[in-house]
Amino acid sequence: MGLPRFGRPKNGVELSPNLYVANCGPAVGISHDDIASVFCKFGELKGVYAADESGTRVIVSFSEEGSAQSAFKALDGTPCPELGGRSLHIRYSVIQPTPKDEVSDMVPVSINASELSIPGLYLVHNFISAKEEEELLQAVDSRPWNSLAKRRVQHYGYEFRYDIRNVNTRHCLGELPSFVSPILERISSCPTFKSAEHIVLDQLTVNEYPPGVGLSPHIDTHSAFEDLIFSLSLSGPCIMEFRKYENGDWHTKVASSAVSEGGSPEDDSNFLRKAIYLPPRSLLLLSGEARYAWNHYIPHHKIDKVNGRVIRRASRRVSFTFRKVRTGACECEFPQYCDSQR
Ligand SMILES: O=C(O)CCC(=O)C(=O)O
Ligand SMILES: [Fe+2]
Repeated sequence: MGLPRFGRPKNGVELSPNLYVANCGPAVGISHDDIASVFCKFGELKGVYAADESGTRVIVSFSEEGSAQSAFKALDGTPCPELGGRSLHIRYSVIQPTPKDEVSDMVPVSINASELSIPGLYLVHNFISAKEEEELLQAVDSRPWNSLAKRRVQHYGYEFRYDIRNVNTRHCLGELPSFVSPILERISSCPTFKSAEHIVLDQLTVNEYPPGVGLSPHIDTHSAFEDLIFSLSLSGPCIMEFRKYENGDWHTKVASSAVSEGGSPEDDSNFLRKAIYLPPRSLLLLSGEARYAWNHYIPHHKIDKVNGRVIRRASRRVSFTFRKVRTGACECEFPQYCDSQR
């Protein structure tokens, strides 16, 4: 079960045992325990929860309305010495029913790909050095970025068209730039990626994500790219979630979840969810089942929770996604997810 959702009280009813408290939280170095120790002076607490993904707004839930009222009167708008002198902005809050499509944040996040047991998923930590990371960032920052609605991209080899989720194979932009040659050589000689020994990766998409921006759930179009998809993370961390819809009709579900960022295993017993932490300088490989049958998704969060630790997204995450453009139809073993075989 995910956390309860809170909202403003309706019909002008102001009182509630729950307070929405802004200007404190893990993103500004104040833990939920710190906040609880301040509010518990006013009565029995049921808990302190993140109000949203900002890391700076919480819900303080009391057992009794009167306790919330006392805390509200004492703390609203005044600097709080126990919380770094911050002024808290407080209002009443009520629990709302959980919508069907709400994302639950309870999916555990693994550090290693082997813990996920998704066939074909690999993650190599520290695939490049900090110096190489810096050089790659400088190289892309000296080239023009294309601005999408929420993030910036660069395409090399072939342009990826987001409107048709495919590439125009007749329009080659040229070879991949020389600044990625050492990475490509290391990929083909890396023992973890045995299947990549002879592959010639010819398409590169560079994505730059500001904090709080992610990527909707998707499977890279089968007919656009061959089996192996590599993603190198630079500059900042994120988590990547994987979703597998067991029975057919994947397209409808992907489309609806892309809009709502929703769906949860509680709502759909055939919907599996797993997540992995992608630190900077790590290289992810999606191949086989991981590439063809699982949606990958970067939640639109400013902070991620990894094994109980709160990890803040950096000022940006830049990823280099290397793929090989497919020229014929896809003949994978996952026809229910395959645009070539539907
Ligand atoms: O940013 C990433 O690591 C993944 C990018 C991705 O999935 C894509 O461009 O299709
Ligand atoms: Fe992708």
